[in-house]
Amino acid sequence: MEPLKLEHVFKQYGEKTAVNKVSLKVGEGEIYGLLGANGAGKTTTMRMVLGLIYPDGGDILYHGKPYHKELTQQMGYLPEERGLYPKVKISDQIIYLARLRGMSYQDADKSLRYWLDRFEVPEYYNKRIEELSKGNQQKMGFIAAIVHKPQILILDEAFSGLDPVNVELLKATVKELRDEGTSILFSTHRMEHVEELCREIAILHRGNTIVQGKIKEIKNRYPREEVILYTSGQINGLESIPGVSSVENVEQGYHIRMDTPEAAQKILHHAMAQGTVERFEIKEPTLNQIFIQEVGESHE
Ligand SMILES: Nc1ncnc2c1ncn2[C@@H]1O[C@H](COP(=O)(O)OP(=O)(O)OP(=O)(O)O)[C@@H](O)[C@H]1O
Repeated sequence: MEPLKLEHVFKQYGEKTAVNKVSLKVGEGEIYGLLGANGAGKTTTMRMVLGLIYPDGGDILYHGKPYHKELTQQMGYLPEERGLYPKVKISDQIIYLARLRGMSYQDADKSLRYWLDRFEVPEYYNKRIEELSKGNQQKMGFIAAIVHKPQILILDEAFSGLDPVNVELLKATVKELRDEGTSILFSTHRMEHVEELCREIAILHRGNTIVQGKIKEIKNRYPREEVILYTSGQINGLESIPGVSSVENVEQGYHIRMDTPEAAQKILHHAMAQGTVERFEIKEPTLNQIFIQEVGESHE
């Protein structure tokens, strides 16, 4: 039975529906991507999963059972607004949080030291959050979320504000936790992270699920409308091929947009008749293109 299952989960604030009958499943060792523009309902969904707020309808099941108190020990949360106290020593508060989630002092201390070493910042043990840069504060929040080895991990915009090196560090850790069996619910505005990490996603828009499923299958539902054509010399007349909507000259050749996927074969024949084709690729749509098509350009 899946570690996490949402069935028609519904939440309203006054007249406003924040989450409208969202259903999803996160299996063991899976990362589920929750996408959506600002205000789509991602954080509300995550807070319901964590038991911090109650749904007005639908069910949230953990290994088939409704919410129960012991779940706090099995769940980890990196909130979007970050949750650590600026003036308290990092080790004091992370060990305290780990103990609240059922760890002994010794195990919590050992686990914290392990993660500080892994992130190459053992000296932060005695520092306060306010002494760290924003990105490093975030790393400490991340450690606080995973220090007790949760089975279900909720990451709200985990990589925002991190430099590229730290993004890679946290990404590698997220993958490792997944491979060890953790079920991860992951929200972000960065589509490239979703493409790399998640197998399944839901795109929310004003509380409604507008696209859902395995990324591969979602992409297959959308037409392939872009061709990459690299050639040894110049190709004339690409714009006049029926079905071609635009042609962009790039260093090694052309990026061509099509109105219909059928134009791709015509482009290939046309190019081969004029020169040597070094690369020809019919590109599948990116998640970013799908997101913009479905949600509009209102996201960050
Ligand atoms: N406590 C609350 N009281 C009233 N309305 C709320 C409350 N929390 C959230 N909302 C509303 O519910 C909707 C969903 O908000 P939510 O924070 O879940 O979105 P989100 O997808 O996480 O957005 P973002 O990407 O900006 O973090 C929004 O319209 C928001 O204004």
